[in-house]
Amino acid sequence: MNTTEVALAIEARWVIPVIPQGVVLEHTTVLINDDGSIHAILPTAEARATFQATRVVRLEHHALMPGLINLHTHAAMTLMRGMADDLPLMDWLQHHIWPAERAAVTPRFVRDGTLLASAEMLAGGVTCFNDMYFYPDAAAEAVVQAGIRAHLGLVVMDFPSAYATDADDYLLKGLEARDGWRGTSRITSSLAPHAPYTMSDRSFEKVMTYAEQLGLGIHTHLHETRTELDQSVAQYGIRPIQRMADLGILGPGLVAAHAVHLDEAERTLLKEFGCHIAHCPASNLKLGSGIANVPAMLETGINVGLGTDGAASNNRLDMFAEMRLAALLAKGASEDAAVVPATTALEMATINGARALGLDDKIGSIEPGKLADLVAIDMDSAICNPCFDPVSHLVYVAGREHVTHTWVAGELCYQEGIYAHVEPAELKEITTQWYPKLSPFRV
Ligand SMILES: CSC[C@H]1O[C@@H](n2cnc3c(O)ncnc32)[C@H](O)[C@@H]1O
Ligand SMILES: [Zn+2]
Repeated sequence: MNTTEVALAIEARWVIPVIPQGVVLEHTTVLINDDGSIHAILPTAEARATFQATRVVRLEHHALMPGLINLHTHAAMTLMRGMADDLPLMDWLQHHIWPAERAAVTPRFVRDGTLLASAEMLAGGVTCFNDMYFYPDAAAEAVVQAGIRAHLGLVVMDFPSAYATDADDYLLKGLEARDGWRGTSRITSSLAPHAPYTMSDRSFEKVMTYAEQLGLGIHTHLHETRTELDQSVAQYGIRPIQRMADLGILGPGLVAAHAVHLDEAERTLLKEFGCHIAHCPASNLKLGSGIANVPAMLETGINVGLGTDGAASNNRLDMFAEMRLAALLAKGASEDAAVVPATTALEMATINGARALGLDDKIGSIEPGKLADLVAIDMDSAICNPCFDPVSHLVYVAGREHVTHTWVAGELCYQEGIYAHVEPAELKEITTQWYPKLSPFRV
């Protein structure tokens, strides 16, 4: 019998494609083309009979799922992990993080911190992250080195920083940075106005003009704390979402990070405009911001993805932890065990994130034609046996420590403690170098 050639065949005990919804395939092989796209998904016996793969990976006890998509990060903040804990958002930002950022953030800081974050995320099954930080060109350098995929926000705010002076300067620098990574297939961009409380109406209007002209999405913090809402009412007479609506910011390109405090009318508005929410359960809890009403968001029909936020407020970039927390918090807060089942939590961490970034034609599920951004999880550990339902185990039992392989566009970027493009010694050197520079800001 004639066989067709493919670059890679991954044979897995279970394949969880995410689309179609709720499907779990057993003894299945994902066949991958030379260009990193998925060729076909077939029962392993059939794949072996029909295809000749240059490389075969046999995962007898593993689940293979789409790479996790971290929908809200500040990757470089890994260098500030644990520097200022147990503080509410505004105190944390104004008295600790922003002073440290003014003093320490340089292109090198962002490159180093983003490399550290990329390594942590690849080892935890994350293949794509939606970032917002200063010097995105330096972040891009680290992303390219690590081999991960990133949607880099071109940050804008009205406050001067080491990076830029005012909104025009942020926009100029961001757009210049974007020119530098055009043609880099694993990097895409958005405009990232920081938050309603750091942006004037005029600056938001400028962001909107560029977003429309360049076809870019918008990534912003929105309705994160009650303080943010109270300040907005005091200054503008309206809550931030209404202000965003009046400024024309709401739309299908908007990813609103946090959205902890929403009333029913605001949820309806976000749904009607097709906005997306990056739910960040761990960061919301650690900063004492509150518990987002995810069941109500989903009930309204809003697309909700999951994010870690930065490592300085989480303090992990662990999407397995976020999936579990999202499911448990929703049940506990609503007193309804049926809300956010494991399947939904997994969708939030994969296909919903892809939809929010406008990348769902390429990533977020295991489907022919999509890119092979894939993660293998060892399900043979004692705590994963017996396994009645691998999706249940992925959300409620397994952790990032069970991730064995992470592929981005068919490239094996991480396998069992070894990175394709990052040396552990380099990561150690980075943390050793930055620690003394950040120590003076420690609480
Ligand atoms: C201008 S780059 C991004 C900016 O955001 C800050 N930041 C980190 N975490 C949060 C958060 O939860 N809410 C608001 N702002 C946050 C970060 O320190 C940078 O200054
Ligand atoms: Zn954030």
